[in-house]
Amino acid sequence: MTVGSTPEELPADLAENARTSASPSYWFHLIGVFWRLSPWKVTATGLLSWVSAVVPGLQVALTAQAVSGVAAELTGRGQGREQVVFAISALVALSVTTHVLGALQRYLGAVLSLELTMKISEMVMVKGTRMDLESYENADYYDRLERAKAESTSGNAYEILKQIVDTVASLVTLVSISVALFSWHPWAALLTLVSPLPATAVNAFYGKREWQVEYDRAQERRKSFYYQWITTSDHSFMEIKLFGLGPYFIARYRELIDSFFRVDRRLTRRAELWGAVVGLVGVFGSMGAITLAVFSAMSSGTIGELAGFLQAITAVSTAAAGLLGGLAGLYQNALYTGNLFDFLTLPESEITGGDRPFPAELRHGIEFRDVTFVYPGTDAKALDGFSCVIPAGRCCAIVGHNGAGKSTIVKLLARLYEPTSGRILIDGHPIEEYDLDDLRDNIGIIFQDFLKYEMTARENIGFGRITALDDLPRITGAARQSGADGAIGSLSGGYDTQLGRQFQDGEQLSVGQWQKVALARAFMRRAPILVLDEPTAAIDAEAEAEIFGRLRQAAADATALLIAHRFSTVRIADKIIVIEDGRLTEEGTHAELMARGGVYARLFSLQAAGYLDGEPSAGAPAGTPA
Ligand SMILES: Nc1ncnc2c1ncn2[C@@H]1O[C@H](COP(=O)(O)OP(=O)(O)OP(=O)(O)O)[C@@H](O)[C@H]1O
Repeated sequence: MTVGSTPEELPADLAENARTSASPSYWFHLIGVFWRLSPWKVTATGLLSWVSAVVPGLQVALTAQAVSGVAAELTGRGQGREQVVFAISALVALSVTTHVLGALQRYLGAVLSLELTMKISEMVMVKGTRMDLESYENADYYDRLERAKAESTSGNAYEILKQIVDTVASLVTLVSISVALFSWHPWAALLTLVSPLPATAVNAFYGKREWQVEYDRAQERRKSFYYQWITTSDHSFMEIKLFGLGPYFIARYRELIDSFFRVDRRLTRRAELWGAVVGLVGVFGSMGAITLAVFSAMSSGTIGELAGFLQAITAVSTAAAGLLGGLAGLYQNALYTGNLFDFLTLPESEITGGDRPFPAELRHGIEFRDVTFVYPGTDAKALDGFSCVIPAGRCCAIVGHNGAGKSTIVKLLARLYEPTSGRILIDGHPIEEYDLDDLRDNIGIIFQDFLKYEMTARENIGFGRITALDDLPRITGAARQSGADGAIGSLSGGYDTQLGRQFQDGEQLSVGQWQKVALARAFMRRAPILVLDEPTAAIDAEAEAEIFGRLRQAAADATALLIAHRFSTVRIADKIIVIEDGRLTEEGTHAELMARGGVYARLFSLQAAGYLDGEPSAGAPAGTPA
């Protein structure tokens, strides 16, 4: 670190970043990323820059030589003409070379910057896919992700490479010019070299303050993005419009942005004020150096050296400012990219599997044995000693009130979380013994909040088995099973129609039609375990009956788990499990549970009465109409 606080004086997470960026391993890691990107471009950028860096020193010496030649010629003290011709020719050659090298350097820089931005954005995406679900339910993770995403496109990482190269180049320039300057006038040279120091220190100080402000506001920044998103997305448009919420969200957004603006303006004002005041030291320093050089030339008559000196002053202040500014910039950018590497080095999903291959067909089924689960960061048990058996090849339905724990069962089965205690067995073997990719490959799940991919209908279904994305007969077959084929058939481009409204030529489906497409995706998977979490909530009752008729055929061999609130769906299941407060309270067939007259019978009768517009009758007997 060049300026500012030590890591120990900073807040904990900020200190962590400062510590990270101060460690040699961070720099090796960073340079490793550049190097892997393109070794020859990185080498060429460095070499071009460092070769160009000696040019100002040569220019100063040649200018002095040319002016000395002119003076000699004018005073008739020697053969100045040859000296002038040589110096001018060399200066012309140098200028042309610098021009060409500069163009090459800019081209390489631009390409490297683009490549680095692409590479880092991809690294952030890859990392995002390797995290576990718990991370995505944690605000701290989103803050880190937000900072990393901002960094991935900010160009700060490339700036670091450029600053490393430029800092070394400025050093080369300074050394090459200083050789001449110190031999001509040491005090003027020293004054020239140190005068840019104070302004650079002020710059670095405020650079760090800016970074700290942005770092601390990650959560607020996300809120502002959220307000922007909610007022401009198709997903929320109708509700925002009809409830008249637009002005409310815009006011919240403005409030946040105004508070950012006030802080940023204050910081900019202070930075500019102090920069201007302290920058005067630099101005007086350079003027002092010029004065010294002029008086020295008057007394010694070395007019060529004076000319060289005057030219050198600008070159030296540029190089010194470049060197110190480069170091300060490196520090600041390292803090910023610290956010990026902080995210990229987060611990990834700890859920791992064994090496047991998944059976092509289940023989016994799935068993939850005394499973308890507490979501990270909470105390309440989402599942509390839950036990049940889902027999192989059967369709099992889970019913229960909101928040009873139904979706949690699915998340544990997909190993998105690990049970806090208890075991899940598949065909008698603990689930964690199975190869994780193999397990997920053999489960077809459609969640309650399924995805609507703004892509073609073919892709929306084909994503159920990505390796069969080109298998149109399989895709159309899955669409027929889910009943999505009718809606897709009436789209202008059939299966190749872009769905949704976000991109050009997109055609919108109804919520129920989207749900049928999502169901087709599940059928496309042809997995031995099929899990449908609220699969038909938006589908009309007639279509639902049809789909479930086909589900029994389509997934005849599959072990199916069905979560539903609509009891007309549930009654087709071979086995129904009732869950309350994370515990199994009843299980059996529809007829058995109705006969028992418990929770299921009461809920079923409530719904049936709703359909018939009659009075609910608790504990209604089996066969109550649905
Ligand atoms: N990510 C989470 N973090 C903390 N608690 C959670 C999380 N997800 C669910 N819960 C809690 O766990 C309990 C069970 O939730 P779950 O989603 O399994 O219920 P559900 O039966 O599927 O409900 P619904 O019928 O409304 O979908 C609830 O009390 C819920 O508040």
